[in-house]
Amino acid sequence: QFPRECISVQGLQSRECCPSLSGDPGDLCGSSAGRGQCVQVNADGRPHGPQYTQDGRDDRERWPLAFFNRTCQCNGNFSGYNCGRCKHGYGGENCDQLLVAVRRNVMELSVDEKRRFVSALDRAKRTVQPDFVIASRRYPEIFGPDGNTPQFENISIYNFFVWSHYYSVSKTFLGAGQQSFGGVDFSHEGPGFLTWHRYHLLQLERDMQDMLQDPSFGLPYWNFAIGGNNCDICTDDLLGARSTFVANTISSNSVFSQWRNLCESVEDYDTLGTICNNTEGGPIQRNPGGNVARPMVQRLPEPQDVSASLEVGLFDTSPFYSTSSESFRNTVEGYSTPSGNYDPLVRSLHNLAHLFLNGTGGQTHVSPNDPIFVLLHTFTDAIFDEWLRRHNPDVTAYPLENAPIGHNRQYNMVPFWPPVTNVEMFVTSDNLGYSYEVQWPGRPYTMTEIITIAIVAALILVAIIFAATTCAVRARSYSHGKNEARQPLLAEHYRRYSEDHERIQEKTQSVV
Ligand SMILES: O=C1C=c2cc(C(=O)O)[nH]c2=CC1=O
Repeated sequence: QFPRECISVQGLQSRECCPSLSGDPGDLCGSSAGRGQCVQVNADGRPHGPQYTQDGRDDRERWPLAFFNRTCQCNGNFSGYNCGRCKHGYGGENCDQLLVAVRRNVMELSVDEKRRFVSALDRAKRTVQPDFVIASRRYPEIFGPDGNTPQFENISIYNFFVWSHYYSVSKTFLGAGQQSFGGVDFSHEGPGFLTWHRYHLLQLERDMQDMLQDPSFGLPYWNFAIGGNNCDICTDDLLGARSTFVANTISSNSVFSQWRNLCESVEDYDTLGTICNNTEGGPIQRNPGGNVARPMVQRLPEPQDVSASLEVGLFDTSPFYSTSSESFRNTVEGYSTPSGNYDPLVRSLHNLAHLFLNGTGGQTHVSPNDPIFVLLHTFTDAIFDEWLRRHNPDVTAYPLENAPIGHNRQYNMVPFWPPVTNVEMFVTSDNLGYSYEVQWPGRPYTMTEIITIAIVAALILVAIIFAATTCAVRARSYSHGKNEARQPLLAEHYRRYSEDHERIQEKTQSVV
């Protein structure tokens, strides 16, 4: 969440996080090369929705002001915490080369591509995130027990991805002995759901590109809208088959059986006011389609659910929450029917895919520990991208105020650094340096359309039969009347011609 360079006692006290790019203390944000400058953080103060009632008690409000109020602002295509890198979609020394990472269906990767993807994920689980560290205490305790030991930890690239999600969904601690406040979620149940997860994936993809030294590396997706109760990617060449020995775990033939979860001690965090740190716990739990207590989540979404969701015309609707109706965001998030009707009993699309996993991947505070999370969210993001392309919305489609805390258009997304707003992710993927290779299912016909098509087809058939009958009748009457009805006409014609001819002959003779 914060650059390693910024979390010294002095750095924290200064509230400025503008590292030098060259090492020269005066070269903040690569200013000597014209890459950027150190500026005041902009944290939008427009009102949030009524769900959050604890203003002033959470480090994540008006992110990142509880920690820092100055940051690098980069020029042109430069980007990063010290303006040392390029914006998503650009590369090269001067960040002037266009780059596109293609995200493909994981089931369509070759054997070798699948092996390389699994190995890259496993490497990310074991490789220390080179630039960022995580806070292991809330701000009031950030200087440590002696006031001189900042409470930050190193973390691996993949665990950084897990921790960021946990931090965005955790409850607000209100004090020892008091129940933590749960009416808060900086990344779900609001318009920011799609923009937040988009940036979350971009950050992982970028970290993995750097780790692999392959700027073209693209995260694949899982088309979870296949119906039925079979997890097609739960095989040992991909995300791991079921263990035949230990219930609800992953086969030992898969490297993911070795992975250990982060952020499991949620009761501790909520009662003691601690924060998830870099300590890992138990293995990934997964039992796809096996939730006997909730038959509704034993099946995956259907292909037509995706098509139906893409028809919902409004990005989000008041109250911009998990109760919104006719909202594309709430539909793809999965709190509405696929055609957009809010129903508290329904779980569809993204939510249904999570709950189908029935284990680690189905519990919000730990779900990214199961690497299926990555592929589930790239597909959700692909649906978002297709919706943006089809509906081409103006930024005003995204609410400016009164969305749940963290979700307003101009709010910085928690806990990303450097600060990035929701609206920056409200653009099609080509603006962010990636694209999807997806074949979208056709839209199913509505009953009205089926009836209209049937009526039109019937009318065409009647017209054809009528035309054919008329032709047949005419043809018959023509051949029947050939020797009778038409005879006098011909005879008459012949007679007139003969009379004319005789008259001409008489005239000719008299002239002679
Ligand atoms: O990790 C998640 C787990 C979820 C469970 C639901 C639900 O609808 O009950 N939603 C979820 C979102 C997640 O991100």
